[in-house]
This record gives sequence, C-alpha cells and structure tokens, in this order.
Amino acid sequence: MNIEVSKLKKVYGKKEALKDINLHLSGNKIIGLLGKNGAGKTTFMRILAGHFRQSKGDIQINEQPVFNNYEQTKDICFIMESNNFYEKFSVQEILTISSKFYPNWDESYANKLLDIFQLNAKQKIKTLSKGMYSALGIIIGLSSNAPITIFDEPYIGLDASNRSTFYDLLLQSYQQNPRLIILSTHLIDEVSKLFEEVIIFHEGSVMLHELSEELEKKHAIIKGRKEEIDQYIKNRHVIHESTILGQKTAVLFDEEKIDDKRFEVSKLNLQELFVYLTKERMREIVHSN
Ligand SMILES: Nc1ncnc2c1ncn2[C@@H]1O[C@H](COP(=O)(O)OP(=O)(O)OP(=O)(O)O)[C@@H](O)[C@H]1O
Repeated sequence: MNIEVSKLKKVYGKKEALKDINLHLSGNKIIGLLGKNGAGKTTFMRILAGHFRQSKGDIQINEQPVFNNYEQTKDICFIMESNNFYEKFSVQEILTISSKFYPNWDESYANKLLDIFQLNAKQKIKTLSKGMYSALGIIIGLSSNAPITIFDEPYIGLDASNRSTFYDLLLQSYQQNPRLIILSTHLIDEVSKLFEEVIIFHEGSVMLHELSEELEKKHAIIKGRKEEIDQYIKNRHVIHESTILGQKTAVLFDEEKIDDKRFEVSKLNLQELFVYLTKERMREIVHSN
C-alpha cells in the first residue's frame, strides 16, 4: 500500500481542521498517530478512509483517489471510538454485514475473538456496555484483515485487562498478516512499543513523522551541573529543562549522540517526548503572539 497525501486541507465552516498535510506512508507497519485533542487526527483518518472529501489538496492510495471509490474503500477498515452500529441489530448481524464488506474477512477468527472478549453473538447492539461496544469494533478491525486498518481510540470503556488483550491481539494479527495499521491513541505509554513509525499532528499540521528508532536516537536527556549544562545547551534545540539543587536536566532534540563525560545521558519514553514536544510548540505559539 502506498498512501500519498499532498497539501491536504479540511475546513469546517471557519475552522481549519487540517492546514497543509503532506505525508507519504507505505509498506506494512504499525503507525502511531498522536496529537493533542483537536489536532486533526480523526478528520485526517476519516478523509483517508473515504468518509468525506478534503477541502483542498490530494490524497491517493496506490495512485487512486479514495473518496467514493469502492475499489479503495473495501481495502480500508476504519474503527472509530463511536462506530454507530445500527442499534436494532445483533452482534452477529453486524459481523455478517462486515464479512460481506471486507474481502479478506476471517470468520473463524471473528468467532474466536467473540469468545476472548466474551461477547454474546445474539445480544442486541443497544444493550451492549461501552466496553462491549468497543470490543465489537476491535473484533471487526482485526477480523477484516483489511490492507489498511485504522483504529481511532478504539478502546473507550475497555478495562485495562481488555486493552492489554487488544494490544497483544493486534501484534499477533499483524505478525500473521502484515498490513498497514494506523492506531490513534492518547494512551501512548500502553502501546508505544508496537509503533514502527510515529506521526504527531499539531493544530492541523504534521509536526513530526519519524521511525520510532530514529526518534529514540535523535533526542537525549542530559543531567549535570547547572553551569555546565547551561553552557552546553546554548544554541541547541531544548524541549524541556528543570533545575533542582544546582543539578540541571535538559532534554535536547535533533541531537547526534552525546558523548560528554560530565553529563548523565538517558532517554525519554514516547509519551514524555510527545508531551515535551507539543508543549514546546505551545510555548513557541504563546511567545510569538
Ligand atoms: N463536524 C465538525 N464541524 C466543525 N468542526 C469540527 C467538526 N469535526 C471536527 N471539528 C473541529 O476540527 C478540529 C479537529 O478535530 P478532530 O476531531 O479531527 O481532532 P482530533 O485530533 O481527532 O481530536 P481528539 O484527540 O480530541 O479526538 C477541532 O477543532 C474540532 O473542533
């Protein structure tokens, strides 16, 4: 799968939800799509899934437009936080409809997942708890085996144990049937190890798009005597700093390996890195106004 996005914009009335998105996504991998509330993630995923049209710019999958194009949308399964399954249907009826839509549907796997998440196939949608409703979305997303599978915070209401089951199943399913999986989440810590690539949206733009291992390499926490750290970080890209009792900690971004014996060097996890990067961007915005 080859997704090309260029100069993509989406405007709702006066609100510019996506400003100028340029992205190239290809190959089989699990991508984490991150961003603060309102950053534009759902809008982007819905356009990618063909739910609605962009206001400007272009989005193509394997050189074909996606909107109103069943040849493309049959290959995309988009599981949202609120899937709006028709309430009068039963779980089984929703699964049957899904099986007709997705050409690679795996029925025996769907049945196995019903058991794992303890869903009753006969139960009506309107009687499902929030967690059960999310589990049904996850069952459809995993069983679809769609070449592009998109999960937009699919775990609302799922307890910690079922979320952990979802992450395990996602990885197993990906290993058995590699495909392009995009997972948008605010629970970064829980799932970051699955991401081969990370995209961060900020205020309708792509702030960062990196391989996870590159992201790991290009930042560092350094800790040492305040004066020495202050001198070292001058003219460097600092995304966070704090001082306690003369000991200063700074987080540097866009850095090569730091090999200075005066400093303790360590790494952030993805969640911390995300928080500092998006806060830094907020500070820049506040200061430039
Ligand atoms: N139907 C709509 N009409 C008007 N504005 C909208 C609509 N849908 C989204 N927006 C606005 O577009 C912006 C992006 O919203 P979007 O739902 O894409 O963000 P998000 O990154 O998915 O946020 P969250 O993490 O909170 O789910 C927000 O400012 C939101 O208020």
